[in-house]
Amino acid sequence: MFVPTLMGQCTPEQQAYWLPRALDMQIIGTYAQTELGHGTFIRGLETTATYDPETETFVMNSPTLTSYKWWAGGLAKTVNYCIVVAQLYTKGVCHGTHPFIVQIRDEETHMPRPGVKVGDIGPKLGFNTADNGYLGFDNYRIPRDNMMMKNAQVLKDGTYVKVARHGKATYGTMVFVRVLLVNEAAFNLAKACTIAVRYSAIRRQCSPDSEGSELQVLDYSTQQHKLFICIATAHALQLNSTWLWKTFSDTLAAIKQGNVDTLPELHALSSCLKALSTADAASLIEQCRHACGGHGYMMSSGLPYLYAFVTATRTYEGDYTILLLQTARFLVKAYEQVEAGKPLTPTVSYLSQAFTGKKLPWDSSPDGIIRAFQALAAGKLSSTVKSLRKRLESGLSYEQAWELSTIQLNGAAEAHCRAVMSQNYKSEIERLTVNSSPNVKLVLQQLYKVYLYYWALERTGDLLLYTSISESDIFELQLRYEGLLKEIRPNAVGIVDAFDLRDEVLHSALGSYDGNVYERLMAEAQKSPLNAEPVNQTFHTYLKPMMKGKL
Ligand SMILES: CC/C=C\C/C=C\C/C=C\C/C=C\CCCCC(=O)SCCNC(=O)CCNC(=O)[C@H](O)C(C)(C)COP(=O)(O)OP(=O)(O)OC[C@H]1O[C@@H](n2cnc3c(N)ncnc32)[C@H](O)[C@@H]1OP(=O)(O)O
Ligand SMILES: Cc1cc2nc3c(=O)[nH]c(=O)nc-3n(C[C@H](O)[C@H](O)[C@H](O)COP(=O)(O)OP(=O)(O)OC[C@H]3O[C@@H](n4cnc5c(N)ncnc54)[C@H](O)[C@@H]3O)c2cc1C
Repeated sequence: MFVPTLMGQCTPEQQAYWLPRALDMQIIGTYAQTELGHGTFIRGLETTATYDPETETFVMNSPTLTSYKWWAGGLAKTVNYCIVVAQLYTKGVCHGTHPFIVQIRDEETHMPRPGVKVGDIGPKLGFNTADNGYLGFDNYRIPRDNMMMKNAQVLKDGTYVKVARHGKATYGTMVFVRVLLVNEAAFNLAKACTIAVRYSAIRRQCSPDSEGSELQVLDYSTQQHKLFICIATAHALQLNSTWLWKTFSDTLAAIKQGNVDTLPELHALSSCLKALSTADAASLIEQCRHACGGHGYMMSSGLPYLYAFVTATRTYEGDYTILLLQTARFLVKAYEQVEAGKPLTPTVSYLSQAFTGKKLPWDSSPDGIIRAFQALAAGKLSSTVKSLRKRLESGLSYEQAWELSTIQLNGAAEAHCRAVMSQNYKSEIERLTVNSSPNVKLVLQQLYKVYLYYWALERTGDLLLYTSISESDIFELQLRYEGLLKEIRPNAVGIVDAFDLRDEVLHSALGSYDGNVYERLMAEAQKSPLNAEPVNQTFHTYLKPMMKGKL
């Protein structure tokens, strides 16, 4: 977060000074935006940076307990510099939040600078090797030049000058990291399904007919149902991440030419794709853990660590609900454009055909299912706008009506994102396999079909509302889905091997390439400190006195 913010928020002169120092690790930095009292609501941040023209410095202050910075990674003990997002005051006027580069520790002794209060926030669900920290200021001065001045400036005399063409230009690093997190979700989910699929090929349990040998658990339909959607989702996320990265790069190039027109669509897309990919990855990693039974609960399986790491991504860089609501804002505007007969941007163009008032005829081909997902998103959006307007007609303010409609708004944004993801998944597979062998094509198509069928079956209630799908169509789709799982089964281990993740990366007794699950579990168990001595001292201190009635 530190280096991308230096790149995105500094003037060229500031970059020339700070970037080489950061890239050479002469200084180490972090990004401190969130406070004890505010994370989502950035405009509510309380840390202040007040310009003093006499000394040409900003005076940093933490006026309340809730204004203390909280969470920044590496802040507690590691970093000596910090990007601090603070309310900028100059000439007695508050100009809202802006980023500042703040030295918090001495470059030689590493002691906190006078006026800086910094420490560790304590143990967390995961991420415990990262020293997330707190930070407060007491009249701490930084030079005027330490304000990151690409998008806004304070001149020596204290005059405030806005430079950016877009009001939310200072939120740029967050958009960038949201884009990266989609890739991070794909990578970690690929790790979890490699572990769970390999283990399920080794693990044998139960014998359907009492005479036969025990089956590999991967042969059970329910296990395939748990795991193959994980593989398909890892592919879907990876391909969507590459697609989103291209959208981000194109938008950045346009912004450099002074055109900010595509930023709202990029914000809407990066918000919902970050939300859905991190939420799906976290819940499917947990599903992989369930698929490994009791051994999945062992730290040595690698799965608890993966889950703890990934579940945080659902929250940081914008909480799931909040980001879907940002996408919903964009969708409601798109709805109004359809009504006004105005052109739509590419990822919502499907809306122009969707408001026919009739149910979409059901078609169970992959393209038909994607159209159904679009109809579902459009239908949910339309119902949501109706609710919103009904509430407005009843005399509520727009904000009140919006708040009461947020459950539906989130549903519409989730459905839109699922439709975008499904469409991209299929079209990217088709584009990338043009020259592939028929067998590779077949397997990759089987996987995107698993994704489409799985989500269609998960959303039958919605499909019944917005398409002409019938009970027998659903029954037929269920059978097709179950058949597909059996077609994928023989290739399942090969498909996860194709993620090409080394044992050192998986870090799992269950998922290693050699399949020596039991030997590795036992070897890991031997590392327990409790196995270092035959009788633990707690026996003498507590158990024996209790057993002898002497406690
Ligand atoms: C570098 C790491 C890379 C990869 C990770 C890899 C591995 C993981 C390993 C380790 C972990 C690494 C890093 C952890 C990093 C975690 C860092 C953080 O969490 S930093 C803190 C992040 N905080 C947030 O994300 C806060 C979320 N809140 C918001 O974004 C905003 O407050 C809000 C909810 C969007 C609302 O903002 P605001 O109240 O200011 O907005 P308004 O309501 O006034 O206006 C809304 C208006 O603005 C538009 N808009 C909002 N945001 C943006 C944007 N970013 N870009 C463009 N436009 C934006 C919005 O659409 C509205 O427009 P309108 O409808 O009015 O036209
Ligand atoms: C591991 C980890 C690392 C982090 N690293 C950093 C970092 O390096 N730098 C940094 O600055 N921050 C960091 N953060 C903080 C992170 O960005 C915030 O936790 C996140 O933005 C959510 O804010 P919050 O915690 O204040 O939650 P809140 O905003 O308090 O949200 C709490 C709940 O209320 C809901 N809610 C809030 N507002 C609304 C609303 N308007 N409508 C409906 N529901 C709402 C949310 O959906 C959520 O369910 C990190 C967090 C974690 C967990």
